[in-house]
Amino acid sequence: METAIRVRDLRKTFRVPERDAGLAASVRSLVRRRYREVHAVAGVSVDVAPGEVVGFLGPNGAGKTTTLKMLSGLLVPTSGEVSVLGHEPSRREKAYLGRMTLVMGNRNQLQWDIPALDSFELNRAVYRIPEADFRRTRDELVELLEIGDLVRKPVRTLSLGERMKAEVAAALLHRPQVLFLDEPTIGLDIGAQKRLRGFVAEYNRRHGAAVLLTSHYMADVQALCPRVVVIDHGQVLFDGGLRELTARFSPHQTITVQLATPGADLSGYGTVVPADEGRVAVQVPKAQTSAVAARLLADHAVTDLTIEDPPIEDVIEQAFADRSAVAS
Ligand SMILES: Nc1ncnc2c1ncn2[C@@H]1O[C@H](COP(=O)(O)OP(=O)(O)OP(=O)(O)O)[C@@H](O)[C@H]1O
Repeated sequence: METAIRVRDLRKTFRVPERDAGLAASVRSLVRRRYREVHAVAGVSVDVAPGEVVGFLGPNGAGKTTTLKMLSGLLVPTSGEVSVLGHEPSRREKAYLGRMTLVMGNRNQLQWDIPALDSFELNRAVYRIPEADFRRTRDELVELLEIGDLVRKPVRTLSLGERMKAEVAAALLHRPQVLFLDEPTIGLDIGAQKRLRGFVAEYNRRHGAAVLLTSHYMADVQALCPRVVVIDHGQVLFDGGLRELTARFSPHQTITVQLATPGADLSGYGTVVPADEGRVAVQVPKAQTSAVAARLLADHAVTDLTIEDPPIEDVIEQAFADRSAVAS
């Protein structure tokens, strides 16, 4: 099979009742309802290969969750084609549900009052996982996620980060080949985010699973996703490598220098931007980076010089700004 996920011109339109403010309007709306259409997903096409990890990015309301819900079979598309591991998700065939998983950082599937281990047993029954496979996978996940002690305590007594790890273990017991991860690290502290990221990378490596991940934390995306799909207003704005994203939407680089004698005015080299104590940074058009760096080295006693692309957050913000400029 060449693709794990194949999506063509996927659309989801919600019909939402419209209501004006005020009591009279409320009463009127009971008699005659007016509706408005929300085009949450408006023509998304994307392919994901087996074993590929793809970041699915976009601002709030861009249509990411709606897309993931359609790919996992929770929502029926308004139109378009979706095939995941050769299945049509909206049919919700058992064979399909047994090969994929959807993890939503802000939802929990574990029972609150019992230990996660007992919920794992429940999943074993639901997914009809053979006992030996179940034990092997459970023990592997418990070890990788370092949750040996935690899974014996009632879930309600766990911290958010601990619970999220148990949630992820529960979601992977049936060894899915496709993972839809919707903000899996939301609300976690930096250390917990990092461990969960490491775990996703390891699961992907060991089992060759395809992963489609949404996150507002760029550290997740940079660590896990060689490729990103950026959407806005339900449409794909960009599909490619993180480096290409930077190349496409950010025409600038930042040169930061440390000078032997601080205090020089570098505004003649580019736009001076804030830098760490004792350093000066100038932003310059990418095509001029080498020439400006060479001039700086020739003109000043430079003790340290670095050249950096802007942070990925800024690049994405720029992508949306460009889009608004084009649209208006
Ligand atoms: N069940 C629904 N009924 C009506 N509108 C909906 C429904 N679900 C989502 N929408 C709307 O569809 C659009 C896309 O929402 P979606 O949750 O997919 O965005 P998102 O990219 O996941 O955003 P976020 O980053 O905030 O989670 C939004 O305008 C949202 O209000």
